Amino acid sequence: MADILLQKLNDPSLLVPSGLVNEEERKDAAGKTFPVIEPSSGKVLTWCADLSKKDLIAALDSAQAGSAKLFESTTAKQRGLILKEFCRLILLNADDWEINYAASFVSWFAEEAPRAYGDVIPSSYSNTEVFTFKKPVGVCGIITPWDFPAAMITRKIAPALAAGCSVVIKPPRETPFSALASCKLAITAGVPPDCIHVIPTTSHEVSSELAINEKVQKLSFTGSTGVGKMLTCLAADTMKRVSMELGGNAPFIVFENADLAKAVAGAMICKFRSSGQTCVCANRILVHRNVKDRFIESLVKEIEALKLVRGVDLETTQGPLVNAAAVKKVESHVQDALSKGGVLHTRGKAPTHLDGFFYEPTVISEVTPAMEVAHDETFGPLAAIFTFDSDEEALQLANSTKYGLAGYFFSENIGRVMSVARKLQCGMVGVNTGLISAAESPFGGVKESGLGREGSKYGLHEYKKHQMCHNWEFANLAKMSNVTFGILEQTLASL
Ligand SMILES: NC(=O)c1ccc[n+]([C@@H]2O[C@H](COP(=O)([O-])OP(=O)(O)OC[C@H]3O[C@@H](n4cnc5c(N)ncnc54)[C@H](O)[C@@H]3O)[C@@H](O)[C@H]2O)c1
Ligand SMILES: O=CCCC(=O)O
Repeated sequence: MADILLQKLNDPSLLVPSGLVNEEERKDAAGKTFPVIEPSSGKVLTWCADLSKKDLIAALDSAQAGSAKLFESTTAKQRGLILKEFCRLILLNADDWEINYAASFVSWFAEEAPRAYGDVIPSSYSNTEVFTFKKPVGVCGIITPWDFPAAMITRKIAPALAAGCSVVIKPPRETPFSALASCKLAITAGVPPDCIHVIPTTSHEVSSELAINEKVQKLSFTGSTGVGKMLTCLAADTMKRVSMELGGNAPFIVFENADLAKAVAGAMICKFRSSGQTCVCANRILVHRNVKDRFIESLVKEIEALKLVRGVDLETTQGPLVNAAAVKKVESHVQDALSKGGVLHTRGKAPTHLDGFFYEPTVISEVTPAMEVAHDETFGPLAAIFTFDSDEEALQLANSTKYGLAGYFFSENIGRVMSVARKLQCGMVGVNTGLISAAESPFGGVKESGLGREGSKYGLHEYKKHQMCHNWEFANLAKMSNVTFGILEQTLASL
């Protein structure tokens, strides 16, 4: 544990280099491990146990027993109180972790837990009422990406536990430790150990088992569209419920009458948050021809002030990318755009003075639909600027993608605000803002960006199933049949 980052931890017991199954730190039987790389140095941070299918099955067996007990033995209010304590513990350890955003989901679903209302529906049969109850779906398989190592997990496990489900988490190999620390804190807060498990693994076969195994009732996946589609097909075989939070290709439109200072500030947060590595990052910036030059000039000024170094340095305003492949992808989008007529305004290369996986924040204009960046999310710090002349052209460009996660636009015209917001084919729209993520807002996509919503009141429903109940208050079976036949006869007679 030579890395300075690990030596600085306030609570080193939260760094768990193994799996967690039923509270036990679990190693691979053959001692298999994988390295976790620190992106700003490119060196090994530390090693983590690489678990097998056998370990996953043990977790699923335990989770099945846990899920059967949890809903029966706790009230929604009690589960909410456990989540409140979980949130308190997360925030107590915030210095050791990527955190406030992650904690906000736990806090939100602690409050939502008791609000899983059913319905009472007037019946068309006499002496009868129809109820619906909300029950937990059962064991949930959770597969997450590396870009928000804690928040992508809490956004799923908080509603799952609030609903009364158990979870088996397969974290990404790049960032397994946030999942493991979360799981430890959840158990300390009172989540029963058989209701939360973490299986770090480099094996896609083990990961895919969460989509295949019949003990899993719901698969909640966040990651790329290709992997999401493949897992959805696997999950269909056992008719699992699925939530799919997938890739995006967000348009960011600056109309002619936009407040340009607001639009530049919005583009900075939207494009360069997390060094361009979020699914809701602007991928295509569309700017009206009449304001393009002024917009680019201000954007370049802001970008050139960014300080590119290791994330833990307090002065850092732009960190590294996750790995060498991510740098290569940005490089390829930049080179492709430049080779097809794109104009470079600033930077445009990987820095040579830094170790690790950095790429300089870059601006290219004169981008066209013929370029790779038009169709593929860069997931890195490239601001790719298209030019348009009319609202129709802007909308046509914005919607010409198979993705539909986030979209943004800047305009001071209220009429245009309503009409463009409706016409953008996205699950989420930011109007005059580049930051739309929050625990209370329903997060999710349309088209090939996925299925389902996370966060908000809708996030809880993803982990609940309706059970409908017809309640014959007074009737015995014979009377019921008469009533039913009576209604049928009347109906037939009236035809
Ligand atoms: N919509 C959202 O909320 C959201 C949020 C964050 C990231 N994302 C998307 O995630 C992607 C970046 O994350 P990533 O590179 O980790 O995505 P990824 O799809 O490569 O991996 C996501 C998870 O799936 C696992 N996985 C990968 N290949 C697999 C396979 N063949 N079988 C089983 N499991 C497999 C990974 O180990 C990881 O845990 C981007 O496309 C981004 O847009 C979407
Ligand atoms: O990367 C995707 C998630 C981003 C967010 O929640 O803001």
